[in-house]
Amino acid sequence: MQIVHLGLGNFFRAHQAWYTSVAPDAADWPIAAFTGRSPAAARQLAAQHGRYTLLVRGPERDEAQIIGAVRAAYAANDHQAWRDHLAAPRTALVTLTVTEAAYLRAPGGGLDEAKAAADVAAWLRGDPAQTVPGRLMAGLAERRLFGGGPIAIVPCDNLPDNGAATARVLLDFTSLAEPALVPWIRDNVSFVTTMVDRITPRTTPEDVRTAAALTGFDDAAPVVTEPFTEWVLGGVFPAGRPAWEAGGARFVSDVTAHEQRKLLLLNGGHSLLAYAGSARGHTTVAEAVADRECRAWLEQWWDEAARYVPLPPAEIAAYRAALLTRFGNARIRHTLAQIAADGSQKIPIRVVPVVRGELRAGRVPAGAIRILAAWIDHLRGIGAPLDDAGAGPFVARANDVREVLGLLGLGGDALVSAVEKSVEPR
Ligand SMILES: NC(=O)c1ccc[n+]([C@@H]2O[C@H](COP(=O)([O-])OP(=O)(O)OC[C@H]3O[C@@H](n4cnc5c(N)ncnc54)[C@H](O)[C@@H]3O)[C@@H](O)[C@H]2O)c1
Ligand SMILES: O=P(O)(O)OC[C@@H](O)[C@@H](O)[C@H](O)[C@H](O)CO
Repeated sequence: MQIVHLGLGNFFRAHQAWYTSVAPDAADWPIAAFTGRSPAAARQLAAQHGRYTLLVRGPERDEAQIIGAVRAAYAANDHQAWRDHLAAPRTALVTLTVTEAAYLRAPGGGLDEAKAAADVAAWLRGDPAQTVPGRLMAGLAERRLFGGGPIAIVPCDNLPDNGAATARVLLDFTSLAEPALVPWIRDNVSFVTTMVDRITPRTTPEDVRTAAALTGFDDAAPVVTEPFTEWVLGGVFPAGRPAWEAGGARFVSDVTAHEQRKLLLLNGGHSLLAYAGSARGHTTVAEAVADRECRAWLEQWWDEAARYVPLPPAEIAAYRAALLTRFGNARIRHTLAQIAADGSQKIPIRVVPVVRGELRAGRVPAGAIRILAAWIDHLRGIGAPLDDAGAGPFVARANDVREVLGLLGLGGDALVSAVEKSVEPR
C-alpha cells in the first residue's frame, strides 16, 4: 500500500511521517510526498533519497533520528505524478498539511467561490488545477477513471472538524468544475477528522549544522521538533492504514473534545502571544511566556476558553500545566512572526467562538478581547510583520474597530467599546 502526502513542509515530516516511520508495518507504507507550492523541498529531499534528520529538541539536549518514511518527493507542478499516484489502487490514503488558508474556505465554511474561480476556469479549459481542492478533485477524477477504488483523505491542518471541512470545499469545488464526479466522491472517499499536535518551528542554518554534527549526515533539510506529540483521529480508512498506534496515535469516534482543547488552549494561546507578545518586543514563544504580563494574559484567556472545552477540569488543568512547560522550552525557537501569519484564517476559529459564547452568556471576555485588540494592532502595523494574503478587507477597515469586528461576525456596543479601549492609542 502507499500514502500520498500534499504539503511537504516541516510539520508533516515531524508528525505524520514520524508516526509512519515508527509503525511496525512501516515498510508496507511508503510515502510519496508532494510540495504544496515551491519545488525546493522536493528537490532537497529527492537528492537525499527522501531521508532527513528529525532533531527532537528537549529542554536540555537534541536527539537525532534519521527518518526514511518518505520514498519519493515531487514538486507541486508535477501534475502527472500527482494524478498517477492518486489513481493507483495501492494508494490507500492522502494526508494534507497545506495551511488553513489553502482550503479556500468562505467565512461560513463552504468554498470561497471567488478564491476558487480562476482554478475552476483553468480546469474547464483543460489546464491542471493548482489549488488544494482543485488538485484533490483532479486526482480523484483520475482514480475514478482507472478504478482505483475507495480512499481516505486525512487533513492534518489546524481547522475545526477538518475532515468535514475538507469534504465540503472539495465537493463544492467539484460541483462547479466536474459535477459528474460528485456522486463518486460521496461513495468512495472517506474524510477522516484529526487533531494534530507537535510544535515544529522553521529550520535555521544553525539547526542544519547541529544535525550534521550529531549524525555525520550532511542533511540540507533537517527538521526540529519538540518531544511531545499527539494525534487523535476519527473516521474510516476503507483501504487500510499503517499501525500508527505504535507511536501513540489514538482512534476515537469523536475528535471534538480533543480538537477544542488543542485549538482553543494551544493555538488560541499561541495567537495571543503572537500578537500581544510581539507588540511587547518579544520574538519567540518562550520569550513571551517568560514575561509575567504575557503569562497572566495567557492564563486569563485559558480561563475563558476552558469553558468551551468539553473535558473534566482536572484534564484541562493538566493540559494547561503541560502547555506552560512546552511553551517555555527556550531551545525551541518558535517565532511569534511564524504563528502570527494568516491571522484572518486563524482568529475566526481560535478566538471568535469563545467571544460568541461569552457574549451569549452575558459576559464581556477580557482575555479574548485582548487577542482581538492585539490582532487589530497587528493589522495597523504593530508587533510581528503582517503576512496574510486574506487580510485585505480587514486592513482596509483596520481604523474602525466596529467594522473589523463586523467582518468577523461580531458586534454589539459592549464588545466594540471594550476592544476600542484595549487597542493601542493612535
Ligand atoms: N508547525 C507546526 O507546529 C504545526 C503543528 C500542527 C499543525 N500544523 C499544520 O501544518 C501546517 C503547515 O505547517 P508547517 O510547519 O509544515 O509549515 P511549512 O511552511 O513548513 O509547510 C507548509 C506547507 O504547506 C504548503 N502550502 C502553503 N500554502 C499553500 C497553498 N495555498 N496551497 C498548497 N499548499 C500550500 C507549502 O507548500 C508547504 O508544503 C500549518 O499551517 C498547520 O495547519 C503545523
Ligand atoms: O501552524 P499554524 O500556522 O496553524 O499555527 C501556528 C501554531 O499555533 C501551530 O503551528 C502550533 O505550533 C501547532 O499547532 C502545535 O501543534
